[in-house]
Amino acid sequence: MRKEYLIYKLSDEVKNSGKIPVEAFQEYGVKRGLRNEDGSGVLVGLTNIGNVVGYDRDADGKLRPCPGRLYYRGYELDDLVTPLLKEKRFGFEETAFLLLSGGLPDKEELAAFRELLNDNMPLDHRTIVHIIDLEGSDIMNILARCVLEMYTFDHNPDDISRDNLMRQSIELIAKFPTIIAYAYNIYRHSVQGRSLHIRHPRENLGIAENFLYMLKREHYTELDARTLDLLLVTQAEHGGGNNSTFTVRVTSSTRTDTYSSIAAGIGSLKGPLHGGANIKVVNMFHHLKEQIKDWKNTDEIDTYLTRMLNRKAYDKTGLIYGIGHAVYTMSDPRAVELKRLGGELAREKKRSDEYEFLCRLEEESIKCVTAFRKTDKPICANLDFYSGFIYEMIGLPKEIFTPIFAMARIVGWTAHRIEELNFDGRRIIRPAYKTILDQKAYLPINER
Ligand SMILES: CC(=O)SCCNC(=O)CCNC(=O)[C@H](O)C(C)(C)COP(=O)(O)OP(=O)(O)OC[C@H]1O[C@@H](n2cnc3c(N)ncnc32)[C@H](O)[C@@H]1OP(=O)(O)O
Ligand SMILES: O=C([O-])CC(=O)C(=O)O
Repeated sequence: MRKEYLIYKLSDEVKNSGKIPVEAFQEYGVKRGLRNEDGSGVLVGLTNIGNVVGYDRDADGKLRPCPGRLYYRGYELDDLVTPLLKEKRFGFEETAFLLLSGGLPDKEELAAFRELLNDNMPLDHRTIVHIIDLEGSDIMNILARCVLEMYTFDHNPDDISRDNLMRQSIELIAKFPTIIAYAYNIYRHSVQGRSLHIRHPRENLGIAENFLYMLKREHYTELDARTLDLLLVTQAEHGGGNNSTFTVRVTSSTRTDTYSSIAAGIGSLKGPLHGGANIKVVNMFHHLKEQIKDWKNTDEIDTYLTRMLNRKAYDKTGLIYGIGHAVYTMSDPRAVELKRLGGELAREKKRSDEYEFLCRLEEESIKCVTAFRKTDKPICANLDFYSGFIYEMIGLPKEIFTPIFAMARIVGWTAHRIEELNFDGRRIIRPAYKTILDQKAYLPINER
């Protein structure tokens, strides 16, 4: 039997063996996608780290949509971001301190923490050599491979004591930007044939600015650096239930090592329904800029978006990327923040026409998806709707959009891993699957 045919045959058989009727979920009371009937998530854990609020409940327990709110360690995101904007201060390091420890740092602690992160930004010489050797054009994949390799260079990789987890967390937070910048510079050289620059992190720069420096030398403005810093702050944490953090918590509950668990989280975040949506949105935006002749004509926009929902246009998945969220209903507070930041940056970069088109697409997409789904449940833009456009304005290439998300979310992942391994009554996460197949009698090979 030819190998290609065998693969086809095995795959074809899955058409039957893999069938699970959607009605069976209701029949057996199974929460599809770990969701309740009303779309809310099944409660599977407790946390002191992040809180994502997209709805409340009325006296009868019925889900009531509300404007989205996000809390880091009890502080509302907006309360953390507003002072950073007012005081023109970088905030990612402070956010990492807060998420890891549970409290805001004082000046002295913050200065020491910044220094600690900066000390940890350079990569081990062997890691640099290995990144140069790693082939491939997907930076998320390269990031995951580098993280797995950090296991080999760690003198104490499997120790899950709290002190060791904290040390590993700080090293990961500090090294992610360096790995991503090096990996992109090497990709640019080997895949795009451009000259190779390896710029090591500088001692006097924070994470956002150092990242821009490693990628672009001095070719960035102060507003670029502060905007990137705010993007990192906004994407650092999103509760225990988002797919990548849950993946980290699930794997951590087996007491596996930090690097295995974080590599799994990277794999999850890469998916186009999760962090990978930021690239999808930008590709979709470029496509719509070309396909829609009059960017102000809402009829033309709606016609095209409806064709996309009917799987007749763009990538034919029926999705409008950057729209919808598992928790948020009326708004995603991060998208609100990024929309405002995007507007300011678009004015500086003279891209207000495109920005206004993107805002119009947000409005029309919400209208079209709502009409298409025939439901009155509100739907909103998520943070990925605006993040890619902002990265583009900063002059960052799309290959690193999702890696930048990982560069921020490593903070939430490590905080959740420490929590998962340190609460009283921790237990391996192990839900159940019901088999809906009848038992079969075994057939000897010559009777089949
Ligand atoms: C950082 C992040 O991870 S944010 C999310 C990034 N992902 C995206 O932007 C991808 C586009 N969005 C989506 O695919 C979804 O909205 C998700 C994955 C984010 C959330 O999914 P769910 O929680 O299942 O959405 P929800 O319950 O509100 O919607 C259910 C229905 O609306 C549809 N729907 C939701 N969002 C969209 C969308 N953007 N375009 C088209 N249809 C949509 C779903 O396909 C589903 O239809 P079905 O019942 O016929 O299968
Ligand atoms: O919460 C989710 O499901 C996805 C999300 O927005 C995030 O992880 O930032």
